Amino acid sequence: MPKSKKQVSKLLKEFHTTGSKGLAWLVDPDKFKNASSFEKEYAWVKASALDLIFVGGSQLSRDNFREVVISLKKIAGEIPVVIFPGSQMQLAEEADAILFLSLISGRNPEYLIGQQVLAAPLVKKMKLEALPTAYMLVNEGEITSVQYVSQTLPLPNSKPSLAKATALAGLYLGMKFFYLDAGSGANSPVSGKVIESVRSATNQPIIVGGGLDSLEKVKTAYEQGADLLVIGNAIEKNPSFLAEVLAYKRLLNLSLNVN
Ligand SMILES: CC(C)=CCC/C(C)=C/CC/C(C)=C/CC/C(C)=C/COP(=O)(O)OP(=O)(O)O
Ligand SMILES: O=P(O)(O)OC[C@@H](O)CO
Ligand SMILES: [Mg+2]
Repeated sequence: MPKSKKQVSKLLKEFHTTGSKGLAWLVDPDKFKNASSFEKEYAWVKASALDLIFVGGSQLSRDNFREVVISLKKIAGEIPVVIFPGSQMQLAEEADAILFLSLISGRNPEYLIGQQVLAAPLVKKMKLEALPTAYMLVNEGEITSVQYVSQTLPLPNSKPSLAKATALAGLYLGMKFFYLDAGSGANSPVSGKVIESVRSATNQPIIVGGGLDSLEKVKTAYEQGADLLVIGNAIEKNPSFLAEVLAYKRLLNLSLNVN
């Protein structure tokens, strides 16, 4: 299956430099039911304004990762399919790119460098575009899957200076993309102050996800400086939310005069 024509790194940098807003739909392989019904239900996606499809999970209990990626490539058309890996097991050569994450909000060596060393030779062999990504969990209170699985403490929303210092360290280590994640299904998304401070400190593409379950939260995250938003759970609960956010994003980009 062909890799996408446009490099994903280029696309993310364009969002940042032009001010155009992007959307990624996160598909959880554990919740994937049947390939043919999925491909029928989402046949409209390739002609939509969706920018990226992410695939992955904190801890997968099924052995269907590659099958899901192949189905996603079928519905994606020119939209790149990007692996958002919870571990080095989540790889498939049919994907276009991988968020090569290091969980820099935590202090667990396994998620800072361990999983990456195991994955790197396979990423090269599969010719996946590797996106050097500083992955930062930002949440207080609830324990999300990523937090539990990685056994790390998230950054607090109330301390943007800590998020800024962490992001700067990532920048000086050479990371090119910054993913601020409140965690899947989070009650409160990443705060505007944290998004703003990471954006101004790094001047690099900012990806934001976790708990974006209403147009209001989507609007706020875009306004506060996210270049790309990631939505998973809210679409699982209500598949029409994907089309709603896409329509909103289209209008927003028109009003920003960037499309
Ligand atoms: C192979 C490479 C480069 C890295 C993998 C290892 C690292 C650093 C992972 C980061 C920590 C982690 C466990 C991330 C998982 C992110 C993810 C895909 C979350 C999706 O949502 P879930 O947390 O599974 O949500 P649900 O509980 O709602 O299913
Ligand atoms: O499932 P949701 O809450 O949309 O979160 C998406 C993603 O950022 C989680 O890692
Ligand atoms: Mg999951």
